[in-house]
Amino acid sequence: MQHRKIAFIGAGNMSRSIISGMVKSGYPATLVTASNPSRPKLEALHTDFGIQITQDNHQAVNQSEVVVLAVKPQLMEEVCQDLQQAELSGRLFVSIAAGIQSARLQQMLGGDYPVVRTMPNTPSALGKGMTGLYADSQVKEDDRRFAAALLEQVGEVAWVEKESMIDGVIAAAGSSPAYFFLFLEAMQEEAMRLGFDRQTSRLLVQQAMLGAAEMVCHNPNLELAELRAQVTSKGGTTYAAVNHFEQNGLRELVSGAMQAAVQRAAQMSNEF
Ligand SMILES: NC(=O)C1=CN([C@@H]2O[C@H](COP(=O)(O)OP(=O)(O)OC[C@H]3O[C@@H](n4cnc5c(N)ncnc54)[C@H](OP(=O)(O)O)[C@@H]3O)[C@@H](O)[C@H]2O)C=CC1
Ligand SMILES: O=C(O)[C@@H]1CCC=N1
Repeated sequence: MQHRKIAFIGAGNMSRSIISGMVKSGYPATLVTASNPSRPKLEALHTDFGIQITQDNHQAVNQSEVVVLAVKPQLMEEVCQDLQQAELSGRLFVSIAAGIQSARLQQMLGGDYPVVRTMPNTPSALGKGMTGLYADSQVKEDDRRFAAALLEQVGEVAWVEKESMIDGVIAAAGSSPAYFFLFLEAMQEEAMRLGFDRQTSRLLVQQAMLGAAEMVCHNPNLELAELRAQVTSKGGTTYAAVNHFEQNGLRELVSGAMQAAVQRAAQMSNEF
């Protein structure tokens, strides 16, 4: 991919995930700067990945061609308004924030700058990320290509045509690693109640999850229900467990959780 000088404003969990994935995929660390108010996360990024670090957002932006806005949504307005004192023209802005629309980001930045909205997730750190992207028609083709190629360094990408669909990406992929972690936590706890120690319980459930995920990825032409059917012997143990999930509203629970994420994203776009 094309390499451009890139600044991350905010060096928290998600920036670390993306930077880690980028550098592991061969993006030159010398072209990457992270800016953050406190030192420890910056120093860890410098030590672990060799990137440039600064506590001065203006400096980071002035020396970059691409600016990744990676602070919490509630801080975005303050941070962007302050960035107006830096040189913003000619920069491509890539936002990873949940619940802040492109037009609102432009308003916060005080200009009609090109903005690509993205919604990544933390597995990006392992090159297994899933990122949704949206750009309006004013974003040039080469900027779109750059943004997609950047996130492709850390996993799969999917463009959405309507900005509101980014909220759907949040529900299905941005937030969803946490759903799987929660499910595994519950399974680990039950395995412990069945008599396994914590470590063995974790091994049992994590390896089952990894195997299941690999089976899904290696069989793109098999419906998920078919993969499930392959495990489910008639009148057997899996049937008993799956039936319990179905009878107790698992699908409604999942639907409700994903709708809650979408609704919260929409609510955030009014708040911030
Ligand atoms: N975590 C996730 O799974 C995902 C998060 N996102 C989005 O990514 C964004 C960041 O989230 P996440 O990484 O989890 O949050 P974190 O809190 O881990 O990171 C935010 C970082 O911003 C820093 N910061 C605070 N004020 C400033 C400032 N004025 N200038 C520069 N940096 C500042 C914080 O520094 P300090 O701690 O020193 O105050 C912190 O390191 C959010 O908008 C979120 O919606 C999107 C997809 C997934
Ligand atoms: O919880 C959040 O708001 C962010 C966005 C997606 C994942 N984490």
